[in-house]
Amino acid sequence: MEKNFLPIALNIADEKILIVGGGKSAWSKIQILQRFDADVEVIALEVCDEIKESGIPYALKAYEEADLDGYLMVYSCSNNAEVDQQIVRDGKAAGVLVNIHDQPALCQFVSPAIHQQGDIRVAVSSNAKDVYASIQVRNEIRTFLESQNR
Ligand SMILES: C[C@@]1(CC(=O)O)c2cc3[nH]c(cc4nc(cc5[nH]c(cc(n2)[C@H]1CCC(=O)O)[C@@](C)(CC(=O)O)[C@@H]5CCC(=O)O)C(CC(=O)O)=C4CCC(=O)O)c(CCC(=O)O)c3CC(=O)O
Ligand SMILES: NC(=O)C1=CN([C@@H]2O[C@H](COP(=O)(O)OP(=O)(O)OC[C@H]3O[C@@H](n4cnc5c(N)ncnc54)[C@H](O)[C@@H]3O)[C@@H](O)[C@H]2O)C=CC1
Repeated sequence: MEKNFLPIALNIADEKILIVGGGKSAWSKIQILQRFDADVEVIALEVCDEIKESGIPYALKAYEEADLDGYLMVYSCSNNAEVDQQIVRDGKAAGVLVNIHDQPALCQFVSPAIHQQGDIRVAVSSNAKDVYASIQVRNEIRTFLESQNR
């Protein structure tokens, strides 16, 4: 069935977020999550230097189902179709929200383009159809809000 993404604002205080994968995609995701003080942990066979130096906890291991225990959500940046599919299945079984990097067809949620000014948070999504449009609209809204001194 065609995907239909509901934009919501999700509380992440006192919640843990898991990233599977430690490459550049994982690092991009982590940098966005850090802007919201997210409690992030990484599991990967290997991690890039940026993650090593970031102070974020990471475990060097192959993903397995039990790794989802205790997490609100998981982002898979494994770049591996089998791992991604297993995470989709395990997430559904465990009630953990799943995002597979840049694969909207497999995602339970997708990441919008965000602008934050204090407690004002703007999130633009294209229903995962056109991320470039999301980024452009977000940038236009940012320019507008900045011109309003909000
Ligand atoms: C489904 C989703 C992913 C998800 O949620 O997992 C998705 C999917 C895809 N992205 C692609 C490409 C790129 N995405 C970015 C950047 C961002 N992508 C983000 C979100 C989303 N992208 C979700 C949908 C959101 C919506 O509803 O609109 C942002 C907003 C937020 C975030 O990533 O957290 C973040 C901006 C962060 C910021 O500016 O703040 C860049 C630029 C860059 O990396 O610098 C490139 C080009 C370089 C590259 O190819 O890497 C392609 C290939 C498209 C093609 O080639 O045609 C797909 C696949 C597809 O569209 O099918
Ligand atoms: N903004 C940018 O510049 C971006 C660039 N890229 C490029 O795209 C390419 C791919 O990068 P990535 O998507 O990060 O993929 P990647 O292949 O670099 O990283 C995949 C990660 O998943 C881990 N992994 C794989 N199987 C696993 C398993 N079974 N269990 C646990 N961990 C497992 C690996 O150890 C690795 O850390 C790179 O060339 C990168 O430079 C990607 C995203 C953003």
